[in-house]
Amino acid sequence: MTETAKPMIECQELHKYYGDYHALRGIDLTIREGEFFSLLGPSGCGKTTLLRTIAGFEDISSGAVLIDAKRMEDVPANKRPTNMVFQSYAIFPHLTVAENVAFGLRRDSRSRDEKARLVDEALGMVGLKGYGGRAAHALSGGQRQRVALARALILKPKVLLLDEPLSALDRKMREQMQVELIKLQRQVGITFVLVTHDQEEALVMSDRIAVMFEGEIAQLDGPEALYARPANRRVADFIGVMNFLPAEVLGDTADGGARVRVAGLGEVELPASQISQANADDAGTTVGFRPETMTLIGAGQTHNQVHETEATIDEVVYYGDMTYYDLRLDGADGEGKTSRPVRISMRNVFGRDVQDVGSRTRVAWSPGSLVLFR
Ligand SMILES: Nc1ncnc2c1ncn2[C@@H]1O[C@H](COP(=O)(O)OP(=O)(O)OP(=O)(O)O)[C@@H](O)[C@H]1O
Repeated sequence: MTETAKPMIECQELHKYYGDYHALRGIDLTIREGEFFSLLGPSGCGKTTLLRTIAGFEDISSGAVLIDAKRMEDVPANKRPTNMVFQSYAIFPHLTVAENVAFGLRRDSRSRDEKARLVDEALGMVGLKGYGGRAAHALSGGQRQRVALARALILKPKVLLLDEPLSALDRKMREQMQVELIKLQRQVGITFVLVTHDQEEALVMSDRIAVMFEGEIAQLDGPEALYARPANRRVADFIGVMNFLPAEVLGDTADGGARVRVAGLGEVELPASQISQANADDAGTTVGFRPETMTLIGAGQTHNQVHETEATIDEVVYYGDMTYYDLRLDGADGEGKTSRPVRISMRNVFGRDVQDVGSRTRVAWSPGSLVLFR
């Protein structure tokens, strides 16, 4: 997938009402050919509705959906170059694996031999070569989902729409299927559009992600940009963990940045690239940072970050490979306000002691990890 790939799906000023309820509020979106694209957001934000309007299962109230440069309003779902995979795989338990996959060819006029060849090819794509004769009811959850994928891919649609396809699987199987889906998508080169409420899943799998709240796209970006430079506090809170400290803007700098006083950290200069383009929200001006961008410094240890501040450890949560520390930064409280503790994560590399609740510690940090929400 390249930046210059042609548009595969275009949504233009798309609105959808269910009665009085405004479920999609002016969606403008271009998904490129060969892209692994995710629609991410909390329950009820409209991501499934958007997927279903692309599939043609749902009429739109106004605006347009184009697929491969053709307007879709008069094209019914079964004539669109799309196919859908659902959370409930809709596998027929009394049929064999091959019969289930061949269901994807039911309206096709190819010969029996040709159909059998396509079924074999599709099973090979999803790693189920040789499983064709098995009874579908005897498959594991992950295998059933592969059968559903093979069935959806057998006629090589231009777009595969996936509605929470992995949410019924246990954690291990889900992680394994995530990797397999990425590989499969690269191999077939088809545009994938995934609906998920799981931010980790979206970050792992996608070329780009649209984060949705209440029928609108709050941010559309690649995983790294979304994580490092969330457009507003709500996106920052939804994607991973972001700490927030109250801040005050002291002035602007010549290059479009800002001089800021941050509770617990003191005065810093932040370049324009670290200032969120956020709309104002109720929380006032804050500075955010991710837990892994600051470092706890033990007695006698040195570090190569720019600044150091002192803190008290409020809580320690041990995860084996990682430890999370909830800290109160010295000077973060003021004017009768007690700030929330900040969370810092540390890899438990060999030789590093886990520090105790209630102990004092030094925290090293660099301005490069701070994002200003003004
Ligand atoms: N057929 C319908 N009739 C009326 N309201 C609907 C209908 N389908 C969805 N809605 C409403 O539209 C909003 C968006 O629903 P949608 O299913 O798109 O959300 P979602 O982001 O996919 O959430 P979830 O992850 O829970 O499925 C919700 O408030 C939902 O209640």
